[in-house]
Amino acid sequence: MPATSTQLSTFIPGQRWISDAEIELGLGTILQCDRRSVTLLFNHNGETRTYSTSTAPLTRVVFSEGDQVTHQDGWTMRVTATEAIDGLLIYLGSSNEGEPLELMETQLAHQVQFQGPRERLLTGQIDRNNEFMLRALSRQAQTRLAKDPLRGLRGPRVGLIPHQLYIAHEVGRRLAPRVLLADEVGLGKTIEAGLILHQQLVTGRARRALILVPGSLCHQWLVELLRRFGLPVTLVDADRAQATGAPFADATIALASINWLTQDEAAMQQALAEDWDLLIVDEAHHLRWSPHSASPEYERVRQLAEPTPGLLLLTATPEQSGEAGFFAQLQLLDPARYPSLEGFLAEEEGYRSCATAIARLEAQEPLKAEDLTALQERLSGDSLALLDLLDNPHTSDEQRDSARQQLTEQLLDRYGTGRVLFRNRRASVPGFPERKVFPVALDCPAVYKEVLNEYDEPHKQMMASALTGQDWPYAGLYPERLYAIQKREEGDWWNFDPRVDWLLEKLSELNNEKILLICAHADTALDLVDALRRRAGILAAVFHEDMPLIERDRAAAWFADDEDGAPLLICSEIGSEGRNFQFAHHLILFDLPAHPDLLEQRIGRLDRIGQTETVKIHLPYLTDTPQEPWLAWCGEEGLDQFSHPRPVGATLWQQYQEELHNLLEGILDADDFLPEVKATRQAAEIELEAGRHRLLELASHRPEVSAELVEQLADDEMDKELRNYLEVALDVYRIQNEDLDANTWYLKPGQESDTAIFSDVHFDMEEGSSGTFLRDKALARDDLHFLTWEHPLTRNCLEAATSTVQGNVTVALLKNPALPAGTLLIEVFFCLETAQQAGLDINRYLPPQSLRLLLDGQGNNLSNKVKFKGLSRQLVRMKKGLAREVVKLRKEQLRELLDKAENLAEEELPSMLEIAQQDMRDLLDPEIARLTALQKNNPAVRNAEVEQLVEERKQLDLALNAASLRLDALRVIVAGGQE
Ligand SMILES: Nc1ncnc2c1ncn2[C@@H]1O[C@H](COP(=O)(O)OP(=O)(O)OP(=O)(O)O)[C@@H](O)[C@H]1O
Repeated sequence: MPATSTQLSTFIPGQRWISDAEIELGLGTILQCDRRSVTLLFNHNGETRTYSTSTAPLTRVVFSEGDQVTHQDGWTMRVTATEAIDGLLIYLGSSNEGEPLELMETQLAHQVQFQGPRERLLTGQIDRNNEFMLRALSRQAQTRLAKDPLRGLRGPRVGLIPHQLYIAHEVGRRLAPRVLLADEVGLGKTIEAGLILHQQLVTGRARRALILVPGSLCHQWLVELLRRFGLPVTLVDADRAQATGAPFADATIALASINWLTQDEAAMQQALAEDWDLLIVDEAHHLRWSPHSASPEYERVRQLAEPTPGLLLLTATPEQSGEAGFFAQLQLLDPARYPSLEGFLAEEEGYRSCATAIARLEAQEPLKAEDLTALQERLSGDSLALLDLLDNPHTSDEQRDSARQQLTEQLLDRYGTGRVLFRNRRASVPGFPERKVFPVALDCPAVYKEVLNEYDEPHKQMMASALTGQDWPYAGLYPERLYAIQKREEGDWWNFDPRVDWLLEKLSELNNEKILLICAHADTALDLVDALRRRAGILAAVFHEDMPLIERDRAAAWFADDEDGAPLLICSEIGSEGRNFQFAHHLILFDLPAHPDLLEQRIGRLDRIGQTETVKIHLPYLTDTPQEPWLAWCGEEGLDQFSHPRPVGATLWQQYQEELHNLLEGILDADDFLPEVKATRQAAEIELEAGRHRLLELASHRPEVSAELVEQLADDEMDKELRNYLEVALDVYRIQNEDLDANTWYLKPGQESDTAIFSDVHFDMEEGSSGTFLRDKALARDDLHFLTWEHPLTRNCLEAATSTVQGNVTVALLKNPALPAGTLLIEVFFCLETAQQAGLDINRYLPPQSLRLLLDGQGNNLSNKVKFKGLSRQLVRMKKGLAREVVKLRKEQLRELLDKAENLAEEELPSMLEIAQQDMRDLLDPEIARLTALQKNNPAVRNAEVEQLVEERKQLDLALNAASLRLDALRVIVAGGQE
């Protein structure tokens, strides 16, 4: 609201003034005054203030012709003239309908607030120069960051690993990404998901996310999200649900156990009642599905995934439950693209020919006749046109290159699983250490032989499966469980099982090295802990599914502790999922799991990113028991799983069910069977290489793209700007800052500090905390914050500096002898804004943009000649009293200059709008084109879906067209004179 002020030397009851020190009080009315003091009532909140007349920080409010004023009853009028009676003003004007009106200043609405820089300047509200600096730097940074193509990738405390960055960059920029992250075990799916989530949040594409993980991984996820990504995560569990009626309601990022949501209907309903932008589900192979039935977990995720725009499913073993399970995961992600299992299976058949053609396109080789036929059969519309272009001899090299690239991308997206599935394999990620297996054959005790024979009886096999959780003959892999319920004179199984004697020897041989032991059953794990304690006084940490979460985390932490930690952690199968134990180099497999993917999960605990040594796998087994042929099937003669992950393992396991049964029963001899397994595995691997895997590999990582990402992220140019920025911010918010070394700062809030900027920052408010600008140092030192433009502290400063009026007006002195004293300049910042519309997420398409203008006293535009930084260096502060005096004296000139600046800004507006519209189209148009193309292949893509996007684009076009520039901050600069 435009208003001006005059400093009158006398106060008269009824006059309207504002408090310079407490602008938020609004318009005050003078109640009484005498020679010494003046008292005002601020009707806005009913408070009164009494000041000394000589030092009262008050400014008289006087409206001028053209200003709009509001009566306390709510009506408004535009001022055409002003009269004064006994020192009180009467505003004359007219209503919108032209009816003449009068308004006494005593009747002015008290809510009037002076927020805009123009009004604040003209009413003498002047901020400190460094507050203005912070605001201006923040606006500039916001504009720059909004355009940064690597936004959201800079802040996380992660090593720059190319395949992860590729996926994160590819997926994180999408609107509502729906993908399956299926890198092989330990390649960093959690990190990829974190990077995608971080990008989505930082860019405003997502505001809230729900993360569902197996209960045993809740803590690990919580720690990773906090430590690496600094994200505001809330662990939502039964305790929280009990304490609050709506446990998910305030959570920006809610982390919950999928087991809990599956068992607790009320919790599920509470999760469903919230609006999530992104759903992340870890270990998605647990979502079992078959054409006839779906597991409760699958159903839960389906219900949550349907209304949620984004979905990330994480699994290292997407095919653990066969083709149908794999298809079910894809269908959760993109029901339109994957409407039926039959269609999907038929499509799989075509991968091979398609993959060969794509490989040729990638290698820039000419397509062969059979490639053309294969592609022509599948392609339509724009893809076919691209193919024709390639085939046309008149096409230029440049056109050919671009057509080749587009065609590859479209093929991967529309005709393969490329757009929804990312799967990197160890084979293509350098730096993994070797694995070495050390099988140790041990004689089977007679008592075990008796037990195994006993349970081989058909009527006892049900019992065997109840004891081991495995059907016969797989149950025979775990004789200690079959024995354990029997009361025999030999006593506890661990008294005579030779694996335990071997274990005791091994422990003493490895003397304090960290060792992870995995066995199939919780009871075996517990018995082993007992055995080691009783037989040798060894204390081991234990980890199994029946322990409360907190105890599991404690056990894992005790094992991880370098100094006083346990050298041995004994885990049941559950311990082999998702956990990070790569600091250990020895893995003891006390038994073998029945499924190849579980074996890979076990080895993957140590064989993951960060493992620095060869992984040693120790494997004691009992001869003449089912363990012997099972080891042979897993080992070199069969699947050869110990040396490398084997993606075809699950398929072969399915295919050879009958033979495996006979092998374990001793009906089939390993030597007769395993050569065939080996040959089939090798053939299947070649097939996969050429078919889906080839396609996947192409779509999951493009090294030339990731190399560039790594290079850009390692560039420290942005850091320098950041240091300058943070110095100003810490000064404004009164945070102490000490250099510990060239790249490490120690920050400590003081009594006067604005602590709001520490919200969501894990900061020691008492002792202070330190941070570094170096990624490597931050990776090595968990105690240091990683200071980046995306650190929550920086983000809070950016937000705080631009969301209040603080710093939107200042007056500064220019120390430049070349300019005559009294020369006036005005520097203004405008922001591009448009009205919010229900249902349109306009902020997503109109990121912050600001316009800076610098005018001299005559209104000449110097913006391009004199830059913000150079000018700022020559400025010093001007005392407030003097600054007000300057404003008062030069008021008319300032008004004119501001009008002029607004006119200039108007001229710039069209080109700014054009850029905003282009950015919006760049985001939406490919999405529309993709859906339209998919629709041609697949009638399940609904027309309404495409139409909705087209309509949204139209509405956004209109809304962006209506955007305008708002004056956000101004600095009056006066040359010469002394401070
Ligand atoms: N870019 C990175 N920087 C630092 N550490 C990383 C990075 N990527 C992965 N790691 C570490 O490597 C380990 C494996 O990563 P993560 O847990 O994300 O793998 P995963 O693929 O989810 O494993 P799993 O298949 O077992 O669930 C973790 O300890 C993780 O912290």
